[in-house]
Amino acid sequence: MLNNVIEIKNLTKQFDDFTLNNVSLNIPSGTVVGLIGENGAGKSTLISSLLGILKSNYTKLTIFNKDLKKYEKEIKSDIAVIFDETHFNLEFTPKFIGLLMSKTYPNWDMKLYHKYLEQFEIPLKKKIKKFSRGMKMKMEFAIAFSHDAKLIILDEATSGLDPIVRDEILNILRTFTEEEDHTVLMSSHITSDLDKISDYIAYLHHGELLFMKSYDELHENYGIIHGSKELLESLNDDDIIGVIKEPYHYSVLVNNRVEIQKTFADLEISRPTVEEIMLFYAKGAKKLC
Ligand SMILES: Nc1ncnc2c1ncn2[C@@H]1O[C@H](COP(=O)(O)OP(=O)(O)OP(=O)(O)O)[C@@H](O)[C@H]1O
Repeated sequence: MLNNVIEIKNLTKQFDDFTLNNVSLNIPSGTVVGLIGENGAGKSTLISSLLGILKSNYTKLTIFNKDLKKYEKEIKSDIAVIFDETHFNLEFTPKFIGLLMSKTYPNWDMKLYHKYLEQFEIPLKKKIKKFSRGMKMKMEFAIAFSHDAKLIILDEATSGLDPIVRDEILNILRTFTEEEDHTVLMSSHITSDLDKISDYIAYLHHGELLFMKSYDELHENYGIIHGSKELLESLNDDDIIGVIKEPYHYSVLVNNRVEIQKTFADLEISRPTVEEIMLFYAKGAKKLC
């Protein structure tokens, strides 16, 4: 049995025109959890709420099995968080930031930090105001990987990075979670990255948690069928997640791929990507029309 690193029960955060509504979510230790959802779905609100940056209401919020309010300092020294931009003073250099971090984190590893800066081709002594967006984010990753964090939380952190650096970072994250007590929670609109590394997908839609499922379960059970109206009408309504009308046919996302394949042996049913699952949930009608 996996332990949960984060446990959230009935978390609600209300803004004037948006509510993150009653979210309950467990993040299992040793896994990568991809948090998906359209713009404004509430991903950043959830991440900031679970970190206590935003005040929210809940019946339970623990990280490392400890109450966040009581043990905030202790908990946070074991977490690395990267948002979609750097929060460091732009006059600072990576070298100076390394010194600051060595005073902040008891487990700071300066050698490792320098190794990552070198790997990501980040100059030590240049002010970060002269960095490109990607360089600033790479420096954030070098920091996150250098203080022996147990939990890495990324909020759209890879969005400014080129595919090669993203690939390097995904590999580092994958290696990181090979240790059973290392966990990653990452929100990203680059769903192909999530296809590569996620063990679980949590899907927020209009402030509600639509589901959290293992990637294998999604891959195994969900399927996309392209076909005529007649073919698709023969499917059981309960198996249909969403239907999209294409110019010359219908596409349907189903949640019962294996059983349907048994009934229609010749039918081609493809396995969906995270992006396709999002599209069908968000845009697909529930019925054929
Ligand atoms: N400080 C705030 N005050 C008022 N409303 C806010 C605040 N922060 C976020 N919101 C609202 O909460 C909703 C969810 O925003 P949030 O940033 O959590 O979404 P998201 O899923 O992270 O979106 P994106 O993918 O665009 O980053 C939006 O309608 C936003 O306007």
